[in-house]
Amino acid sequence: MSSTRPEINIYPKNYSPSDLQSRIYDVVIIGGGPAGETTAAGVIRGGLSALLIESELAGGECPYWACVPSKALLRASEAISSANTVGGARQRLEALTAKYGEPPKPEVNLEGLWARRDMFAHDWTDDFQVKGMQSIGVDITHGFGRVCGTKKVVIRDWYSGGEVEIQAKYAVVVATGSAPIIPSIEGLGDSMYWTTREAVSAKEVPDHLIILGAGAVGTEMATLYNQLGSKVTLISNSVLPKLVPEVGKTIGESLAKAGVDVKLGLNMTKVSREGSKIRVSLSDKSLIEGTQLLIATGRRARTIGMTLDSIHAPAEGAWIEVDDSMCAKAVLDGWLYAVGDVNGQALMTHIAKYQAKIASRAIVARYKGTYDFELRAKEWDKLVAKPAGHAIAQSVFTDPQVATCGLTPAQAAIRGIKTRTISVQMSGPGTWLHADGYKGWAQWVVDEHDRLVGATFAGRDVVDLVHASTTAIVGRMTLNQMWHVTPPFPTMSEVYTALSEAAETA
Ligand SMILES: Cc1cc2nc3c(=O)[nH]c(=O)nc-3n(C[C@H](O)[C@H](O)[C@H](O)COP(=O)(O)OP(=O)(O)OC[C@H]3O[C@@H](n4cnc5c(N)ncnc54)[C@H](O)[C@@H]3O)c2cc1C
Ligand SMILES: NC(=O)c1ccc[n+]([C@@H]2O[C@H](COP(=O)([O-])OP(=O)(O)OC[C@H]3O[C@@H](n4cnc5c(N)ncnc54)[C@H](O)[C@@H]3O)[C@@H](O)[C@H]2O)c1
Repeated sequence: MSSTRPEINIYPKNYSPSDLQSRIYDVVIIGGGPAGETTAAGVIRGGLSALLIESELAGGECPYWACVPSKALLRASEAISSANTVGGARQRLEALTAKYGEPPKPEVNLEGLWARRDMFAHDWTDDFQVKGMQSIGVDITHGFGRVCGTKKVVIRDWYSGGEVEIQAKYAVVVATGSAPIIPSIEGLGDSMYWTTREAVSAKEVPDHLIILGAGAVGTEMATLYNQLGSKVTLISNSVLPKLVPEVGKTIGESLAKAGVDVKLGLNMTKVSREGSKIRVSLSDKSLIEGTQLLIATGRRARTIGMTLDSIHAPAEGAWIEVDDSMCAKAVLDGWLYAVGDVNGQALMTHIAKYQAKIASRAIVARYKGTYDFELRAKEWDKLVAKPAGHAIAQSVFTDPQVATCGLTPAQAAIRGIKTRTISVQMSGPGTWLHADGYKGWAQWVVDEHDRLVGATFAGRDVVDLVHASTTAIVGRMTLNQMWHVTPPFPTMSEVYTALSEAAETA
């Protein structure tokens, strides 16, 4: 894979399937990312044995190729930008500029930045993850897992090609995550384009990075590489289309203001590479020449080659539909579960882990014969995904940051929920003390019973603000109840008071 880091080996040779001491486990989990590891830990805690099969690096996408390296990279520029917004700190930076001249571009030190990121990515080795799993009693093996019949899994060793068949007594859990969707564009396949993996593991800053897709990946990577000094062209149908439209507009405008060339409503029709140059043709007949192209157009289920058709599960690459205990709907007798990205509900690490905790408890309860779904669903039980679909939080690390939870008005309308919105500009001592000239925006979505169903915050350092709204949405709190929730002074959380007061007149 990585064209930028050939030294990274994503297929560790140790813990081969043929070394496994047993061929029968209570639960077999395919995929050792956040979802798989958390499921394994959960079933072990419930007294069952577990085998975790990982085809690449144990830990999954998050620690090596996604959340962790991307946020490690974004943080340094953010820290410098924060210092520039605080009187006292800013003058110190200005004094350094007066003494030494203009800071170099980019302002961050690249060697220091790469080193910090590499440290967080554990230099793309997975010993600590493997040892962590083994220390709690999970058996773990490196190899490609596929389902070959009811409660049966085959593991292929990447190196020897040998296969080992494993029998699960109670459940098989598919936790294989997602992979990038690569659109069908003439010439793309021969262009040595980047996916997110190359973008977050790079040790080079392209002169001109062209990005296709402005979802969470495209906007975060445009923010990062713009800050690192690349010329960035961002091409997309829309900006952050899954969030409220105000956010897409804000982030599109702020990226453009920061110097990103944002081109919306266009298709890419052709790509060609010549040496270090990459040329893309757009649907308006324009031609852009850059030095690297990042494809960030969404993801699909990572199930190719897993022979799920043998058990009548969805086609390869399609999301595996699950019930509220994460059990695959299409498979009879409730032995196949799908947790994390692979079920397509919400592609985020915290949701993958939440679903895994539910799945593992449900597996253990079904084994013990104590699972009564109807009864459980009525209670605040840890075996049913209560907030699935309606209280999912996400933080996007653009500049400004975005934090959201729950439903947008459009998503609520699809569910037949009538809503109104309450919006405020973020201001007041908490924000002004945080950053000079602070600008931020917040919105609540409430239903016709005045219950909070959605929330969005956009501004510097808002990513942690959303959690109080998530709590309120899960707890089905009303505006009257929220009015009594008093944030401490002087903090950014005072935006909650502003929203409560605005709700009285909205
Ligand atoms: C650039 C980027 C940034 C992101 N940033 C964030 C963020 O800030 N916050 C956030 O919450 N989410 C973020 N995400 C999403 C997050 O990475 C995923 O939601 C999360 O990793 C999903 O966990 P998972 O366990 O379901 O899948 P994965 O992490 O993808 O793990 C699945 C594992 O299964 C293995 N596997 C696949 N097929 C097989 C097989 N047949 N046999 C054996 N093993 C197999 C894979 O090698 C992988 O290790 C980001 C994603 C990207 C791409
Ligand atoms: N901070 C975070 O939580 C974070 C960060 C990065 C990624 N993620 C997760 O990773 C997942 C994948 O992110 P993503 O940004 O790749 O996908 P996405 O589905 O969120 O966004 C894809 C973008 O590409 C555009 N697009 C799709 N096909 C196109 C085409 N042919 N031409 C032009 N534009 C096109 C869409 O309009 C959209 O803007 C997300 O669901 C997200 O949950 C989360």
